[in-house]
Amino acid sequence: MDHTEEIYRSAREIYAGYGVDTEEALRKLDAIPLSVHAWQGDDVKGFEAAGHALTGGCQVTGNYPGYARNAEELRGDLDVALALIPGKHRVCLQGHQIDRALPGIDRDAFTIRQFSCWLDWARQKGIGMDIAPAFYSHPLLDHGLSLSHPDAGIRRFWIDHAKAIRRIAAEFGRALGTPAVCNEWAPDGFKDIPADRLAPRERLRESLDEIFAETIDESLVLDAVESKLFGIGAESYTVGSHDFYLSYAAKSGKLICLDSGHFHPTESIGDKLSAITAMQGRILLHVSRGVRWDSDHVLVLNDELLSIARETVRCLAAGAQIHIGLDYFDASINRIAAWVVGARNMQKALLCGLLEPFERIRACETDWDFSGRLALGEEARTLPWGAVWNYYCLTRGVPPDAGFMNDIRSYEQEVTLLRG
Ligand SMILES: C[C@H](O)[C@H](O)[C@@H](O)C(=O)CO
Ligand SMILES: [Mn+2]
Repeated sequence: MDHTEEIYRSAREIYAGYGVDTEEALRKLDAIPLSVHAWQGDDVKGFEAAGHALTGGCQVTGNYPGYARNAEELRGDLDVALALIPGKHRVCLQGHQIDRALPGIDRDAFTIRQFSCWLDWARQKGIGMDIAPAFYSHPLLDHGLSLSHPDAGIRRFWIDHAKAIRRIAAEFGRALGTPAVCNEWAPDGFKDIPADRLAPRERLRESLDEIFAETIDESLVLDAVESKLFGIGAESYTVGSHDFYLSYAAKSGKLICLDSGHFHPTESIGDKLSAITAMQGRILLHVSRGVRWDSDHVLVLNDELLSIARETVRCLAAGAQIHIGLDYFDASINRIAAWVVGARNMQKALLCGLLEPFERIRACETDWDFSGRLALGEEARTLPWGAVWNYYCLTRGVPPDAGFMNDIRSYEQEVTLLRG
C-alpha cells in the first residue's frame, strides 16, 4: 500500500472517532469549484493594444519575469496551474483580457468576438467561465470616477462597457451550460473629504439600474456587485461602499461580492457570511489576503482564511449559494506558483471546515457547555487533515504539496523565462 494511503487510513479512523466521514468530506470538496482569477497571470495588464497603466486604486508590485503578454500565453499558463489544483474549477476574466485588439473597437463595443478563443478553450476543457467589466486602466476613468462621473458621456461609455460584458457573460453561460458570474466593481472614489457624498452614489445607482435593465436569465448570468472600503488614491470616500452595495444587492436581487481585502482589518468576513445568507441566501466571495491594506497577497492558510472557509462550508450545508472567486495578484513570485499555492490553500481551508467535528462542537453549545465547545474546537485544529489532503491530491491525480513546484519550475525554464 502506498505510504500516503496508509497514513490516510489511520486519519480516516481518527476522524471516524469524532463522527466525521472523510470520504464524504472529499466528495463535498470535489463539488466546490473555485473561480480562478486570470489576472494573476498578466499582472492585471489586460491585452488591449493601448497598454494603459493599471489605475483604479489597485497595485501590482514586483517584476518577476514571465508574465503573460497575450491571451494565448495566459491560457497556456492557466493550463499548467489548473493541472496542479485538484478538482474541476472555473476561470474568471477581467473585461480587458481580450484575445486580440481590433482597431477602433473600445471596451464599450466589445462582443464575444474579442473573447471567442477563451470560449473555445473553456469548451475544450469542459470548464465554466466568469467575467467582470474593467472600469479602470483607461483614460475615461476620469478624476477617479467611472459609473458615478458627473459627465453623462463618460457614464455612457462605462455603462455600455458593463452591458457589453454582461452580454459576453451570457454567451459564456449559454455555450458552456453553466451561468457566468458577472461582477461589477468600480473604483470610483475620492482621495480627500468630498463635499457631496450623496450625488455620486445616486449616479452610481442609476448607472447600475441601467446596466441591469436588460433582462438576462439567471441560467446564463449571475450578476454581482462588489464593495470596497478604500483604494490607493481613494482613501477618504468610495462611492460603492459596503452599505451602498449590500442594500443595492438586497433590493435588486443581485449577489453581493465580499472581497476579503476590502474591509477594515478587524472586520471578520467569516462572520458576514451567515448574516448575508440569512437575508439573501447567496454571496460571491473574492478571497484575497490583505497585509495591512488591500494588498492582494497570495492566500496563506491563516485564521482568516480558515474562518471564511468554515463559514462557507456551514452556509453551503444550510442551502446557501456561495460562489468562491480568488482575487490576489503578486508579481514578485512565479505567477503560476501564486495561483497554485493560493488555490490549494483555499481548498485546504475548505477541507478543514468539512472535517471539523461540527455536530459534536454544536452539541456542546446546545448544552450550554461553552468550555467543552472551546476545548473541542481547539482539539479539532490538530486532527490529521494533512493526511486527508495528501490522499485527496493523490486520488485526483495531482502532486502533493512537496511535488507541484517541480512542474512549475520545469515550465518556467521551458516557457515563461524565455518571454522577453
Ligand atoms: C482586478 C480588480 O482589482 C479586482 O477584480 C476587484 O475585484 C477588486 O478587488 C478591486 O480591489
Ligand atoms: Mn475583488
